[in-house]
Amino acid sequence: MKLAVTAPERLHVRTVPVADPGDLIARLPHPAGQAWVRHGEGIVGWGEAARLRLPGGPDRFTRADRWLRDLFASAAIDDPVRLPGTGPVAFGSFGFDPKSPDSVLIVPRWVVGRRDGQAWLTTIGDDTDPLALVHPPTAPTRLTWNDGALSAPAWQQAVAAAVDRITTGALGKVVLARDLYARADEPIDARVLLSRLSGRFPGCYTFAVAGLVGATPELLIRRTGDTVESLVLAGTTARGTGPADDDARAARLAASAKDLCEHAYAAEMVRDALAPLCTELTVPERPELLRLPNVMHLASPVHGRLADHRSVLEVVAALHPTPAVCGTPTDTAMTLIRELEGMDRGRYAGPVGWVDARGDGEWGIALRCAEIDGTRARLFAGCGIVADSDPADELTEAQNKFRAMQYALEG
Ligand SMILES: C=C(O[C@@H]1C=C(C(=O)O)C=C[C@H]1O)C(=O)O
Repeated sequence: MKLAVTAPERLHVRTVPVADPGDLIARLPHPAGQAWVRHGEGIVGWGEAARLRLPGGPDRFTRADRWLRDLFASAAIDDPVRLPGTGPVAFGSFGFDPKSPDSVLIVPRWVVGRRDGQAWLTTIGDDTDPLALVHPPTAPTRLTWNDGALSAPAWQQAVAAAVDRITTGALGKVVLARDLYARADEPIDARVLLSRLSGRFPGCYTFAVAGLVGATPELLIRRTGDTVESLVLAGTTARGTGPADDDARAARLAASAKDLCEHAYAAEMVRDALAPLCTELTVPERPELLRLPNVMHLASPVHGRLADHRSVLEVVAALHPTPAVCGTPTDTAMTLIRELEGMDRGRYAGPVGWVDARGDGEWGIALRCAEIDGTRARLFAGCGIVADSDPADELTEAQNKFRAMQYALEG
């Protein structure tokens, strides 16, 4: 299948240092921007110098990587700042399932970024002052909610069916998700959602790419030169009602055989996928605990050193889909997801992030997110299912995960 491309012959790119731009999300002049922000640092972009829409396929990451390399190799780049994220960057978001046709890369015309206190502005092909706010955001009002593909009881039945399948020995773990729809009376402005998410979940990666908006805690891969990092998450419980309850829950999660098993599938796969690419690799023996406002997770921070020059997208290609969002074995889990979820996940649970002309970049797994389309938002949440999963508990966990985007929409 053909790639759908919008790009000029040659990009003229200029990065300049700028005074501190303040809140990056507040720099977006209109709702159709791209963003990747954590703890106030990151990049936001708007306008489109180039766009690539990929038809799907298992090679979608390497095709995107090749297209981008050619585009950036032919660009005239003036970048005295030379940090990860300076010069031309592409924001991207890939379909979870290779059969899904939704993958997209966007090279914005304007990018404002901040890293370690240094701020910059990148402009492609135009010098008009982009830093004036032209269209102030308004919050969504009068939201109405509807089930997506499966009602809560139907989704619990799907979880029970997955447990049965696991018990027969067909697979060890599968991640099942469901979707929910919200409708507002006016078009939803992603900037409001981004501000709320980055305010409430500062340690998560707050993102917007071509209408997919969320705040994910899960770092699939960050590549900075020859260094790679990942944060594997799997195994979840709700936050407690007070400090004592919270600590008791944390202790139960850290000791839960079911959650440790769910986690081990994901951490081991990431280790196995990165090991052949790295000269050094550290994966902790036991996961840590990551506390977010709505849930806590078992978390394994992974560090490695790449053996050869590989762009971050090539490393993404080696990792996706991890058992944190698919299952083990991968193919059996993917087939079961298609059979039981009754929906196309689109870009939910796919890689989302950015890459620059050096091949540096950060890619998260698109979780705690919604696809925004005019007045409609389609929210997603999923849970890892293993042999001793309980459908009612998994439904509660999915509802806790939905809360991030419900808060983003409702305030
Ligand atoms: C699938 C989601 O989250 C994933 C599943 C987790 C789990 O099952 O414990 C934890 C973190 C994520 O890797 C989601 O948020 O939709």
